[in-house]
Amino acid sequence: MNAPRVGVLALQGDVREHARVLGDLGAEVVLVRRPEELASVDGLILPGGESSVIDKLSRSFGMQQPIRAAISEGMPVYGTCAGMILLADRILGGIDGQQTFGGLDVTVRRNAFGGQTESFETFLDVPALGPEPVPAAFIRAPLVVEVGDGVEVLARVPEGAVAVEQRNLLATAFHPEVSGEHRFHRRFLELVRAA
Ligand SMILES: NC(=O)CC[C@H](N)C(=O)O
Repeated sequence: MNAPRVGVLALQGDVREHARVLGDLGAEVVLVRRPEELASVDGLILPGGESSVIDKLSRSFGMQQPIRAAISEGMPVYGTCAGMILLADRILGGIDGQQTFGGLDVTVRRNAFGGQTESFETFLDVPALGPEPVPAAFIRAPLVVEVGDGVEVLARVPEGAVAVEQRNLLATAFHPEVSGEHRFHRRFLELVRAA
């Protein structure tokens, strides 16, 4: 089968880290900044970074509506950290009238673990990915505080959920792309191949 063609939204954030993991897994990577580029891919990654900035830039680049449309048409999308916030239907602690693309029936609290100094790395059990624990870097990370009926929780910490999936959407509060952890990206590529 041909390599899946996967976009990384490249307006701000840890775009290169995602591109590297996707390349390692044999995907063809497209850096997406414009609607034409989005139209050429089979799946999209929303990177970590600053969700309020990615939100503003996506609106000024005319990308908000095309991404919303792609999500509702079933394009597989994987969001890490800021990307998880951008996929959430509801956010707590957004700034400046912050908007999201939405699609994922969850409520997410921004910066739920405190500031930059409270970033940490841990290991998580993610049964859906197998028995090996997953290294997880939390960097000013969000937390899923409420999930709708159709949402599957893949990993949790005592405070709430940190990895979730709903149909074509996958989201993690942490950054597998900075930990050398490829299993979430592999799972995402399976969604892309199945779509
Ligand atoms: N590492 C990250 O992506 C941090 C997310 C950031 N705190 C935000 O609200 O967008």
